[in-house]
Amino acid sequence: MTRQEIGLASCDVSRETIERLEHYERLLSKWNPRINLVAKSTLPDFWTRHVSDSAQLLDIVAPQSSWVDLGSGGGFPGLVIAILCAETSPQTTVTLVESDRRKSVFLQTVIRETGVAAKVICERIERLDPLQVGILSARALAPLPKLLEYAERHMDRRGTAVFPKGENWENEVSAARAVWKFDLKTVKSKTDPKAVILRIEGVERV
Ligand SMILES: C[S@@+](CC[C@H](N)C(=O)[O-])C[C@H]1O[C@@H](n2cnc3c(N)ncnc32)[C@H](O)[C@@H]1O
Repeated sequence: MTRQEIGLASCDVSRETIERLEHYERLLSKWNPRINLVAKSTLPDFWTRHVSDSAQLLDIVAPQSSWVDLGSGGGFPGLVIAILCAETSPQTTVTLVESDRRKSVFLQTVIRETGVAAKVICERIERLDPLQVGILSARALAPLPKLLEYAERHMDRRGTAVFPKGENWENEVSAARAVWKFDLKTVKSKTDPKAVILRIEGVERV
């Protein structure tokens, strides 16, 4: 597996990182029938649908000291980011927020068995004290107006949010503009021609 195959233009990926990702794939396949971490149909496409789709965020935002992934589910994008940052940006602390207990146990198992230094918070986002993070991510969690509510509460004033979004992204941006002011950059997804990554800063209520 080359770094291009993983979808990373800007960092090297060692044998150790590939082995961690391969172990993650094995655990995901083993646990998925019991707790439905990802759609079964996407398991054969683990490297593109999940790893590359997550890894491309690192070409859009440089890791800072804190990265929080909300609604991580089976670990996308947050756990892939944690595995990649373990090698390329070890000063980054990655935190995964997931309210489902069984999914949180899965995430903790992958973290323990791969030896990466990520943290899991098993709690509803709404119940957390403000996290003050530098980078916030969330994939397939909620429509943009709701994500911006989370961003306003949990992101540092100079922080950056990266939200992968599907083909309906323009409608979500319009709905969000009615309630929120924010600086937006859109980047085409490398894994889905209809999808984009929204890179957002400066979130304030209108
Ligand atoms: C559709 S899944 C997406 C999972 C993952 N981000 C992905 O793209 O594969 C949404 C996840 O967010 C979690 N979730 C939903 N609402 C949440 C909340 N308010 N607080 C914490 N986790 C939440 C769910 O338990 C679920 O695992």
